[in-house]
Amino acid sequence: MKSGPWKSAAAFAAAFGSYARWRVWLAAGLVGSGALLEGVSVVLLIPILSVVVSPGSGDPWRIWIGETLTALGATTPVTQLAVLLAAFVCVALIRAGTLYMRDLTLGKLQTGFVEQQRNQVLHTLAAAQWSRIVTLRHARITNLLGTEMQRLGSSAQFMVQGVVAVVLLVVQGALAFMLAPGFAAGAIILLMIGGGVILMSHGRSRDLGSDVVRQSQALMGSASGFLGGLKAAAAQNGQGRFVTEFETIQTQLRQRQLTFQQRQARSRAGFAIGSSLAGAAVVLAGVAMHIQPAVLIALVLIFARMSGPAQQIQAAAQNFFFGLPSFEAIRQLEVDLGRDEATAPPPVTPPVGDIELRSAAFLHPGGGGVKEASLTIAPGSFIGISGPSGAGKTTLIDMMIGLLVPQSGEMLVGGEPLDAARRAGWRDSVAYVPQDGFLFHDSVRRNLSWGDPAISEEAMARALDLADAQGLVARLEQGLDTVIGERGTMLSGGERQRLALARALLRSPRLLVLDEAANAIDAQGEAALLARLAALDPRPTILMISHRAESMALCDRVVRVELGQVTA
Ligand SMILES: Nc1ncnc2c1ncn2[C@@H]1O[C@H](COP(=O)(O)OP(=O)(O)OP(=O)(O)O)[C@@H](O)[C@H]1O
Repeated sequence: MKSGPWKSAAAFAAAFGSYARWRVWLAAGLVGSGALLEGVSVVLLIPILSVVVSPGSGDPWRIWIGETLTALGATTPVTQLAVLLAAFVCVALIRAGTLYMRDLTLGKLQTGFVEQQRNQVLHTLAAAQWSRIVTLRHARITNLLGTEMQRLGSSAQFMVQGVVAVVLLVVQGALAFMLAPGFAAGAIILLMIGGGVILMSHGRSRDLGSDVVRQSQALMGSASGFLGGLKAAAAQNGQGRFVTEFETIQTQLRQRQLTFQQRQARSRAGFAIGSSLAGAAVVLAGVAMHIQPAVLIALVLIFARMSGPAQQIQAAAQNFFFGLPSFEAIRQLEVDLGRDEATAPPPVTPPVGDIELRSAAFLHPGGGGVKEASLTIAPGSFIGISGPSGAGKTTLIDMMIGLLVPQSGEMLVGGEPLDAARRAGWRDSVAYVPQDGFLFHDSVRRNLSWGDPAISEEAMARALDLADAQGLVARLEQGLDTVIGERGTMLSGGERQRLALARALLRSPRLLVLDEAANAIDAQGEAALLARLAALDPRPTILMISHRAESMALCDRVVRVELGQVTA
């Protein structure tokens, strides 16, 4: 259920605060000092203007300033003005340094916050249960990690800008109050009216922001659907459908963004009219009430300076609420991924021994899956898994590699039940080769080592030999350093499968799973490959899903899966 905008804004501020911790106080100190120094430099204008405009005035405070400056050795109006201007420049220098530090600190906080949130989502994703991940749309995740994270960064910036502007406004309001309480009270009333208008409009900004999140996700979904089915679409001239869908979503997205920009422009125009009316009223009232010219000029300056932060607060609030749905969407993804369960314990490697399923079952939401499986597989066995499409073979394998947790019954390795820690440790001992090979747009070397710098070139050569892929790599223009395209599109299906198998062997797994992993290789080549795997010494436990009877003939034992029932 969608929570209220203020609750959501508070959660955002809390998330930002828990990231920034003590740095919030550093930033607050710098923001406060900057505002104070700005106020001091405006107030310094009063004695400067009074020396310039009315040097012979008999006001008590003018006499006090004159006496103070004379005591400091500045006796003539020119030397007094020089001392005051020197003080003004000093304050301006300190202020410039403080603002520099302030902006740097706030910038670091903002970018660091986005980095932390992105990492948090990725860690949650990496630790989430497979049964949760599998139900999520990829476009939702990529959109959140890219576009919405950027909008989150903007929201953090607008929140910080809003707070800075509030501090500036309070300090300047206090100064105005000291100089002329009546005026300040008037200005505060005007500001409160403006604040009320902002509060009334935040719900609509947030609704528009929610629409933008939805449309961005749909846009990403459409683009990734197009890229995923690029070949089929190109072959059948089906690109037009994708293009039309993409354009329609984009138009809707643009309309929402335009509506928001219209609202912003309306607010800005309203603000400009309101502030010029307020400024005119200040001058008129000041003259009518015979306020000292120097004080009146300082007041006008203060009110003119207040209008900047006031407009900033209004714009920052509007933008903040417009961007807030990105934060909500990121939080929702973490909830859907099971953030609380995702704090996985450190992995524990289960002891060497049999892999055992005892009356284990896992049924997917639609009712398909494995209804009952009782199996014992000795280390080093070569097991074939057969059965018709949709029978539950992949579900069975997913339980055995620890991706799916049995909903009833249990799984043991080496006589010990797989709890969360042992399941994580068990996956360290597994190599899984899917049908599509799963290769990245990178070199053969990096595809094989999967980022592990400890894997030597000799080990790669041995694994490539076993997968009968040495010749294929030798034929590539840059050998191991050849980039093989998105998902390995520059290779044939069988070549991709051979590389994927070589990568799996480099892990020296205790359990090697081949999920129709050689079905793109010709029957003779597959038989030779499986014979080499069967001859490995020591041999990992091998589980192989295949629809080829010739391949099954090479296994020690075949497990049959039918309508979710597993028979050994
Ligand atoms: N994530 C899921 N959500 C809902 N149903 C699912 C999910 N994954 C699989 N199923 C269903 O569970 C049943 C078993 O699927 P599974 O992938 O285990 O079959 P399989 O024997 O490996 O099939 P194939 O040989 O076609 O790959 C199927 O009916 C499938 O539609």
